[in-house]
Amino acid sequence: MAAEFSTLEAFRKVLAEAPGTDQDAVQQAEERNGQLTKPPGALGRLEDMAIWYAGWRGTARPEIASPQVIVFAGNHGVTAQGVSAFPAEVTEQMVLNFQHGGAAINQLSRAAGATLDVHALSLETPTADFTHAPAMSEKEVVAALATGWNAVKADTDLLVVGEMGIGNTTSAAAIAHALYGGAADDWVGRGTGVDDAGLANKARVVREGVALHEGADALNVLRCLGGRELAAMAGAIGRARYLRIPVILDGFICSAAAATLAEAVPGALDHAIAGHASAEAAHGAVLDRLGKEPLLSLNMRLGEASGGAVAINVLKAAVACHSGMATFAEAGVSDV
Ligand SMILES: Cc1cc2ncn([C@H]3O[C@H](COP(=O)(O)O)[C@@H](O)[C@H]3O)c2cc1C
Ligand SMILES: O=C(O)c1cccnc1
Repeated sequence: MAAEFSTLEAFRKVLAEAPGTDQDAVQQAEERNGQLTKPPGALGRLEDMAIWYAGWRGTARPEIASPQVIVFAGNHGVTAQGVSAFPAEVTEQMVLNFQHGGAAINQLSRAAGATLDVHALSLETPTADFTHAPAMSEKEVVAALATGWNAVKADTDLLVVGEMGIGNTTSAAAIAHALYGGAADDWVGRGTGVDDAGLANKARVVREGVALHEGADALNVLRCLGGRELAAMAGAIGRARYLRIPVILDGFICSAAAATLAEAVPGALDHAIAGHASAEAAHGAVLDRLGKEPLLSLNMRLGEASGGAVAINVLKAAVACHSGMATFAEAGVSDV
């Protein structure tokens, strides 16, 4: 189905009307979990994850056969403010690297048994510098949302989205600051590795951008302070919700993009879990606001969907136990 929205408000409505989890499947999965050959609760969070996954897939005994990783790339006008340790052309160079199989996400997707798709969004036309103007027009942000929406394959049974976009930790920090308040310094981090002066400059840029676009609602925060790859991630996460495909969130940038959905429509991220805690300073605070506890904490700070892709392996392990283990009755093991 091609994207069925041509305005931000129409996108919000589609999101608000998307289906929820299947309560019957949740209940049946809970019953099955209680019968498996292990002491109650002995698989810890793996048990909760498997039940959550079963609910979204609508079956008490699911499997994960077709995970999809999608990386979206975009360029940011705000790089003119010197917010990244790397030059903007690295975005396009890394897209080529993804296409040639040479990036971390190529290896991590393969290791997790996931397909990898890469979508470059108008790299030749960076978004506007958000300290001067909205990063995107409504038409541009809707087009990026639609790219994400249309990138999710209908037969995908687990989605991880990620990004490539030099300057986008500044965008993500600005989004978090606009959504959650506090001070600009609370939300900026070193990204690709800016020094102390660079960090102070990032905070200034975030402060100015957030002040300029004050009063925007959540999806307009995405439009004014985000980037095409952030909007595409949001669109893909929305489509996954629509198709009841569970999502594993990646790091700071992915989580900031996702946060705009949760602020626009409460519960919009119920089909998503946090794959990992990024080393980017403010990621934990965003996850706290989203009410999500990261699965892994590996000191990763790459983006590209990398942390989410590593977490696929954990969710696969959870679902394999849940669906593959014998019950006490089947195995003839004494119950209590
Ligand atoms: C070679 C290279 C590969 C990357 N892969 C992801 N990122 C990550 O770094 C960027 C964000 O950091 P900042 O806001 O400081 O520019 C994004 O592209 C993100 O995906 C990369 C960055 C570089 C340099
Ligand atoms: O957490 C992330 O997604 C991240 C952190 C630093 C740089 N790029 C991405």
